[in-house]
Amino acid sequence: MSTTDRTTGRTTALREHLPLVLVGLPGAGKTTVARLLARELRTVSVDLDAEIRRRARMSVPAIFEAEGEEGFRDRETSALRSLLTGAATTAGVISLGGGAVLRPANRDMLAGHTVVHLSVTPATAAARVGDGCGRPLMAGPQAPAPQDAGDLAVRSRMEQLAAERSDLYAQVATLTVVADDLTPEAVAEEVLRRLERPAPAREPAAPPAPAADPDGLVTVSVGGARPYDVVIGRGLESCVTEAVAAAPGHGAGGVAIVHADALDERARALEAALTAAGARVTRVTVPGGEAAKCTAVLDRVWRALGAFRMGRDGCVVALGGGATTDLAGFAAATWLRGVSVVQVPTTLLAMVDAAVGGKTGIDTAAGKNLVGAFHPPAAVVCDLETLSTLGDEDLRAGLGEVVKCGLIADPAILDLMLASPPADLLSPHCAVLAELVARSVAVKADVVSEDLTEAGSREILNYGHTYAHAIETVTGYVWRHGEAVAVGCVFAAEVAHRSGRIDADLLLTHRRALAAAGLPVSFPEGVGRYEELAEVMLSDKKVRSGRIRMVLLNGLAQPVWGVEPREAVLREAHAAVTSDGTPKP
Ligand SMILES: NC(=O)c1ccc[n+]([C@@H]2O[C@H](COP(=O)([O-])OP(=O)(O)OC[C@H]3O[C@@H](n4cnc5c(N)ncnc54)[C@H](O)[C@@H]3O)[C@@H](O)[C@H]2O)c1
Ligand SMILES: O=C(O)C(=O)C[C@@H](O)[C@H](O)[C@H](O)COP(=O)(O)O
Repeated sequence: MSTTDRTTGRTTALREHLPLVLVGLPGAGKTTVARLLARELRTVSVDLDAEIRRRARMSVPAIFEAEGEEGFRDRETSALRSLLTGAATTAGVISLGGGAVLRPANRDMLAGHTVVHLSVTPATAAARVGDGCGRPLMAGPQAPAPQDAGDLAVRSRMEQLAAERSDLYAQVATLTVVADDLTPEAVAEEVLRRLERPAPAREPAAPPAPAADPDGLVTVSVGGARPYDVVIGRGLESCVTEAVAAAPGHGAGGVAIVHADALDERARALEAALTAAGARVTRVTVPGGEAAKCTAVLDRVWRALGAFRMGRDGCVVALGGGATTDLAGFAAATWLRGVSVVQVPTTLLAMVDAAVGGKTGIDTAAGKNLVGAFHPPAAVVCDLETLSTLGDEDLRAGLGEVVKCGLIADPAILDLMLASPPADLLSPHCAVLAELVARSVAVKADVVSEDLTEAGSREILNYGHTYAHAIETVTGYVWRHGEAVAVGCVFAAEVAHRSGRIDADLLLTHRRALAAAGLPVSFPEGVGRYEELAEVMLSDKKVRSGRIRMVLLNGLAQPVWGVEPREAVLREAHAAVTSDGTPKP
């Protein structure tokens, strides 16, 4: 971690979070990260176990032997109290022992402090603590002799600790950092970076809507290693031609318009415009909807690109809904190991989500979106005019991802939705829809600019998707993606509410905002049993070490990721979203 590029101002601002408390499983890296953070924040680091040892003048195993776990916990509570509230109060970085969150009194003491949960899977934690030597609670009833048996015992003990404590860590944490694949330096950097963001308030101020230029065109820039613009407006045919000309390769190796069959007329017009601009152009027609996202259709696209002899300096133009942009984007990512793609989304959902951010892919027998690549587009052109031919059901489904953006990052979206007459939300010519598109794109751009490959914070865009993808799979893709996301968001809210993270008001806000858009908030009972959905959720890409991990909210626009809810909570949440029997419209 570089300290030289940190300004004094940054450090001063971050020191407002002191005392800063780190929690997590044994082996999560709390002590090391606390030292790194303390150095950066020009303060001291205190290891609570070391503090207990110092006061008792005994080792932790010796305290356990002499006083039992209860005796150790009493000492822990008293040491924590004096560090946080007593005479020994320190404005340092305090790393807690893995079990310090077990006592309600300790959890109460943490309320109001900045508490960072360093989240690791039991497998990571077990690998890091080795044989657990010096950690009394890691010892099993008998020490098994062979090394493999010892490893297994530590792993299973760690799984038990995680099952007992994950919800408690989540309850006290104001920030969660997934630390499995990161060095301690990278974890510390991530903590500082996230603390630097404005402190999450109960009702965060809404970010301003991206502004339109005099022609009514809104441009949202996406950062990262391969930056690009998303333009939003009306009558943007010429923007597509310009985007192809500006893309890497400039379309010199040929331009292939991959389009959904419903968009034949538009594709032909685009073909004419690109040809008039001097490009060599072909069109590849694919089925509309999820049916396009399969190996057979992908193979057909590859064959067409081969017959067309598209070179590395070629460009794919994806024209259609999210299914088309996912498929065509993946064809572009894989053809000659990667050619440019210009995304031209024609559904609301594809404009606000699928076409932005570079996630491309197809479905396979193994599950939805399990094969794909991160392949950022050269540009995204959202022509709101194209929405005029889209059916109400598809428009409404797109609002599912819009509400998601409101819940995770921009509450002004929810205000707009709740204040607008339902007809306006489905009217492509209404200003409110244009603002919703611009705001949602801005949310997505913000997230993917920081984390293209979903190494961490990008997971928040998957809010509601753990359950949504399961619904889509068990119903054979009869549900539209956005409809499934709507129910998935309510499911996530039920989980968060039952884990003590969000209050009943925010749970209700989920249902109200989705219902305002006419979206389903429940899943018909009997269509998917919990066991069936859980089986699919275990194939979700966020799963680590075989455990379901979810994105949850700690409050409005306060998403946390990498949370492993208890199975009982998942079951209860499933029951809650199937109980009112409201069928899919
Ligand atoms: N890559 C990502 O980040 C991402 C994000 C969200 C969703 N997705 C994916 O997007 C897909 C859903 O996308 P969708 O909701 O856009 O549905 P879709 O692509 O299935 O399109 C819905 C239907 O509308 C038709 N259509 C498209 N544009 C039209 C228009 N202007 N007029 C008339 N008909 C039109 C399509 O041909 C299709 O029949 C899912 O596969 C989902 O997994 C991907
Ligand atoms: O862009 C992302 O990242 C998302 O998770 C956006 C989701 O809304 C979208 O449905 C995406 O396709 C889901 O991706 P997956 O990785 O869960 O397949």
